[in-house]
Amino acid sequence: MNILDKIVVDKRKEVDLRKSLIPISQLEQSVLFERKSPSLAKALRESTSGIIAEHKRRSPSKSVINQSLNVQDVAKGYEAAGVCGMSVLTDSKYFGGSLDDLLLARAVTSIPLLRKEFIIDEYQILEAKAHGADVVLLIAAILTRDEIKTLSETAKGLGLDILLEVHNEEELHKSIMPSLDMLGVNNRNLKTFEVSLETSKSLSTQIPGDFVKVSESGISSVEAIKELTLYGYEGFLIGENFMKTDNPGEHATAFIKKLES
Ligand SMILES: O=C(O)c1ccccc1NCC(=O)[C@H](O)[C@H](O)COP(=O)(O)O
Repeated sequence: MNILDKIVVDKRKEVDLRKSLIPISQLEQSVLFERKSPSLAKALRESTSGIIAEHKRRSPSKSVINQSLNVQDVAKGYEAAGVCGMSVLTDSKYFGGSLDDLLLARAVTSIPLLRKEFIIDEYQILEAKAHGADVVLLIAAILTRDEIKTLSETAKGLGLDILLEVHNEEELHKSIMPSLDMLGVNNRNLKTFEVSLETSKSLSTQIPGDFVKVSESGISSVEAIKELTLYGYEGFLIGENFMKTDNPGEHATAFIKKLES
């Protein structure tokens, strides 16, 4: 069993429990349910940097990254840096995150927020909306084409953007459909945890031009972004490189300044 399989086994149990504790009718009563979500895809298309900065305390590949920061300080720092959006990991067991992190970030920022989660059930999309997300991640490796269609149409119906993540050609070809906004290529091999930007480069020509292309994981330099831009990427998801520092917002500011200079 690879790490993604393990996460999904745990996630099914977690979602069943959450559903039994909080009914959908309660999620729909959240004031955030009525909020109009800004589009991350649009922000990326209009941006000169394309940075999506992540809040990530720990991960299966790196163990602890940073447990001492306040999510609201991180969110304010990222917004001040001029990022296009913020990714908030909400998985608790493997990443140390929570839906409260999303809610807290929402309370202090107006930039698009991505719920970074292992979504396998429509219920998690309703949770995302109720906690202030503007974008949801769907991971092709853990979903069938029919599931991607149903989940993305549910998200669209709630006014959310969809970032569909792939790791290889097979996942990409099975997933392409009009209800997606952004196609993300994850540079991390989830079997070996090895990171290679070659994954983004090699898949780039196969992503149809109407989707915003996002490169995810293992990005730590401005030079890498400049190179990925030549392959048509408009979005760059960065977690560890910012989160391993004492002040992720300050580092994002310096990074974006260098990128735009
Ligand atoms: O980061 C991991 O170890 C990981 C393991 C298993 C599933 C997902 C994982 N990461 C989620 C992500 O997609 C990254 O947090 C995101 O792309 C940022 O990556 P990085 O800049 O390398 O922190």
